[in-house]
Amino acid sequence: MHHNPITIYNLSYCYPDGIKALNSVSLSIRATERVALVGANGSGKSTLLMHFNGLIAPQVGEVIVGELSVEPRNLKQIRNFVGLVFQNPDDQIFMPTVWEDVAFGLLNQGIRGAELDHRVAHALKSVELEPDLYGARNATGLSGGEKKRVAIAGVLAMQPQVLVLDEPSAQLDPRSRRRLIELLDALPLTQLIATHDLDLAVELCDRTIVLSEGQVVYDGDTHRVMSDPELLERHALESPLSYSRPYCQIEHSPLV
Ligand SMILES: Nc1ncnc2c1ncn2[C@@H]1O[C@H](COP(=O)(O)OP(=O)(O)OP(=O)(O)O)[C@@H](O)[C@H]1O
Repeated sequence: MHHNPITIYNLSYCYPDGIKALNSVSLSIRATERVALVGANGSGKSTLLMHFNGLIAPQVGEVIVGELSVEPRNLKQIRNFVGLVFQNPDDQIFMPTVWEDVAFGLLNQGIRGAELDHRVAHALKSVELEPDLYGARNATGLSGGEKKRVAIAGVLAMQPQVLVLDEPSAQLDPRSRRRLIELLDALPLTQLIATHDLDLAVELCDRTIVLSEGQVVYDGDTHRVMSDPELLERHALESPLSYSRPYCQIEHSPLV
């Protein structure tokens, strides 16, 4: 039987202060599918993503990654299966140099020598950071976009089956954002991308899931939801630029 890389059943989550961040979320993502997760501030996106590598333990419901339920005894395998790229690269980059940072997870896995060098170099190249130029640099001195790419390289080096990204285009300049879109587009991995950048969702994802107040209120074709201004408005979202331009009807010239 073929298993979906991500399946969530009736997941609910309440923060200790009583805020219900997720309310009976169910969804399933197929292999190599690229899915956008959108929703207004506070709709529950980050809370949902934190379940994928056990940063949060399910309170009610179940999260299944690969064939494994997210629970303490499976976390090691699950963290090899899902690569999570946080919203803020500063939460992810903590080694002195870029090279050491990308090598960190691999070293934890016991990978050494030529295999280590090869995987670090390959991951850096895949995010367009030349290892010879960037490897020895201090990660704290990089620009926001460069840091983001280092964080992605660290995750890719682990060769996960699923890539989960929280706000990948936040803080990127237009050119870095474009490069990121091209990079994600070229990766033959299952991807779940939480984003406020609906144009990015349109470009990369055939399928979009809309969260609103912790509930899935839409799960389906990206173009359908993006071309439905009322649905977007109801869930505090704005039409992406590629859909919101006023119809500029070409006026028929009276002379023709
Ligand atoms: N550590 C926390 N303690 C208490 N409540 C929290 C905590 N983190 C998030 N929340 C609350 O849970 C709800 C969902 O927040 P979450 O961060 O998952 O939303 P989000 O969709 O990722 O938002 P954003 O788009 O702003 O990143 C919000 O009401 C938020 O205030």
